[in-house]
Amino acid sequence: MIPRVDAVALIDLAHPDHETARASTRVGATDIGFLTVYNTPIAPQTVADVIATYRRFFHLPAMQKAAVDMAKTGSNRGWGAPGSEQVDPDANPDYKQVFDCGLELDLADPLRALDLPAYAPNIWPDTPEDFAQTLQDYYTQSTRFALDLLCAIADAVGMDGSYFRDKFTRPMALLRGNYYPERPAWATEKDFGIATHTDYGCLTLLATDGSPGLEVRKRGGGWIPVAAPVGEFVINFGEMLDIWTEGLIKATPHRVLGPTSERISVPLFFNPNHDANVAPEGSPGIRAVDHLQARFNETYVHLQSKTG
Ligand SMILES: O=C(O)CCC(=O)C(=O)O
Ligand SMILES: [Fe+2]
Repeated sequence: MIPRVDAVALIDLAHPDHETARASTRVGATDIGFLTVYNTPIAPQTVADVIATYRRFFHLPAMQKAAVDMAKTGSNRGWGAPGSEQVDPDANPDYKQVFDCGLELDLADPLRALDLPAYAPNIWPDTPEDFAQTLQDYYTQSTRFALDLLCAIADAVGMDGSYFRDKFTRPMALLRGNYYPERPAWATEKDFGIATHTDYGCLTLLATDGSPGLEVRKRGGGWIPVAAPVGEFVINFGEMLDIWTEGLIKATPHRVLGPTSERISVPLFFNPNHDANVAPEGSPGIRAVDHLQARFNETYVHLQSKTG
């Protein structure tokens, strides 16, 4: 039996095959649903630059950010203003701001013809000047790392990790910057930076600016605070992987109440190809794009109003 834990394991990726690393990975994936990793292929300076780039964007006046407001689109690309997402129907919409970008399909890619919102073209602000380039470079690095991690974690829990490789050739992966201002004075018990939720996809690779705020629900009740300095990553798992692995790998609820000073976090939601079947073997199929779009339609306020 796997022991219940109260802290999130920290795993040294310089030595991923050590038995302690594998055992901690198993507990992180199959019990708590969260782990943290360091000594990764992504340099801490790269993460610091990405966070600084998002910070410059979020500090722009609202008028300038409104030029790339995702509420003007039918998808989730661009800036999400405060109140643009409601991840928990029992809470108020989150007061965080976000910026979302996704995979750039090649011009010749036949997937373009399907016109799926999950592969919508990115929209980029004029400033900061290096915004698109910095985020696209990070998107490339982080999706590569996320796939290797997912396969290694699947191996560590006794599955065949290589099974996942061809399910992520055109990932609906979404890179997000979360911007939490200081918790507003008007915030009530129904107001959160991000309210309690589970992520929708497979693996989330989360970088933060090092400040605390993230809390992970303990299976027996209560919350575990999780923080990671710049260069360490928090890893957690989403609903699709929970379904796909028949509950072996856990999608655990988490939240950010709201920090005492500004906080930035950068999740990569590593979602599979649109047509990946995330249903467990032998059950009716669930296309990844259908699960993802249903969750977007429930939680993005501008899509809620379109889909009723
Ligand atoms: O900001 C964080 O630490 C967590 C953010 C989060 O849970 C999310 O964006 O889904
Ligand atoms: Fe999350």
